[in-house]
Amino acid sequence: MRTLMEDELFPSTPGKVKIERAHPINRQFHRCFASTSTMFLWALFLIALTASYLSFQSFVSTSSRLFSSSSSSWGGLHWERQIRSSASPRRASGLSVLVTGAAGFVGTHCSLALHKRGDGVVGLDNFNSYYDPSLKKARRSLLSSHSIFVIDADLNDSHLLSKLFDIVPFSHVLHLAAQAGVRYAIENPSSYVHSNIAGLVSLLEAAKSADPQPAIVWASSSSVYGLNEKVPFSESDRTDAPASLYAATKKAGEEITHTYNHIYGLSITGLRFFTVYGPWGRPDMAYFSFTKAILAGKPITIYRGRDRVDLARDFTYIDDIVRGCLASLDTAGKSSGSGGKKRGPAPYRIFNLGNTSPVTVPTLVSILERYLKVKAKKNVVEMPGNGDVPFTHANITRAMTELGYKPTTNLEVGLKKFVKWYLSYYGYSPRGSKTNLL
Ligand SMILES: O=C(O)[C@H]1O[C@H](OP(=O)(O)OP(=O)(O)OC[C@H]2O[C@@H](n3ccc(=O)[nH]c3=O)[C@H](O)[C@@H]2O)[C@H](O)[C@@H](O)[C@@H]1O
Repeated sequence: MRTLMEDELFPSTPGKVKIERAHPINRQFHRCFASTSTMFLWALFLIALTASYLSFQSFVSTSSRLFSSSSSSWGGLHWERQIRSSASPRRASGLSVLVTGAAGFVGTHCSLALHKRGDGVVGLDNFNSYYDPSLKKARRSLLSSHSIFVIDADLNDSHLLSKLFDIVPFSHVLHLAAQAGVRYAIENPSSYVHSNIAGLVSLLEAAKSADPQPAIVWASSSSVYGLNEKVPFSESDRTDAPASLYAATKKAGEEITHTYNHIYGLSITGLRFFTVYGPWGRPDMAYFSFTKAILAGKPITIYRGRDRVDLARDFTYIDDIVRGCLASLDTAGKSSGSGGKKRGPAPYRIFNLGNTSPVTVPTLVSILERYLKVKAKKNVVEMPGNGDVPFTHANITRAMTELGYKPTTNLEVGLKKFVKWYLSYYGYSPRGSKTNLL
């Protein structure tokens, strides 16, 4: 259908227009008018283009502010000096590692362990408010008391990332920054795309262009096994039936890292963590939120599977996970490319890091009750269809063979350490009287 504008510009019947011979001055005027109107149209087009670019920019910066709790500030000579000093190993042939999600649970523990053995560590974290940012800030204080510098910035800040790789020739990246949590994906799906997909690609883009290219070790998840029923879960099992968007983004991460390995020669190690717990843990996880509720005398909700079968997890203690992460960094093998060009094949590895002995959720609760000396008020309900899986159980043969990984802490011992930390961190006196509630 022709528009009104078209009708005005192009008359449908040529004979309808009376063609007048124009006077030369008139002709010049018309030509001039025609070229002025063309210029005017071009100017309009450029203004529209600039306006849409600016609004896109402001959309990008608004959304990255939304996903980050604070606006990041970086740059300057002093800042660069802090980064170089934090990244410098203190032992011969020590690693220089960029740890993303450094103020997170696993990130903090790994950063401390790397620093302790003399490796250089620079942390990156966006301190978002998925859970209490004050816990993340406390973890950062712990890191800075060991002279580990943590940059407050989002993974999607590609300028920052390329600047970082310009300043420091990182040998490794331990990529732990992510939107975690299985059930929260129902509430805020885009946060998973922002961190676990867009953020991952942003990091891989910076790493593939770096010279030297670092080796990447990153956190995948046991949730990629989804509805897999073959137990224990082996790395070669199917992972194409995720039960949550979280799991789907982790699975996508495994495929995305594979393409960067294939095209650019990045050395990739993906670690499938199995429900990691321990001191300085994540308040959104069951063992942590149950502890808080039990101490406050509030009821807890225990999910139960079909046919009244208890849910079970292969709960894995943080110190075992840290050993697995460090062994992965040590055995990673080099990336083969540089400055965005592949020079040969590079390793691509996937490992389960679990405990190999699943424990049911009611058993977890009874261990907590014993250590907290408080009976839980239990509310048992059928597992809602919000992304949970009935059980997880890791086969760790591959990690044992190639990484020397061997978990040594069972849930009883691990929860005892967690409860001890929890009571002291949140200010409960040994006799049980609380001095500082969450
Ligand atoms: O292994 C993993 O890959 C995943 O482990 C955990 O996910 P999840 O195992 O669901 O851990 P929790 O949220 O602590 O739940 C543990 C168990 O407690 C149950 N639960 C949780 C919350 C609740 O209120 N009640 C309850 O019975 C869950 O159904 C689950 O069976 C982490 O939250 C994920 O980030 C991680 O990727």
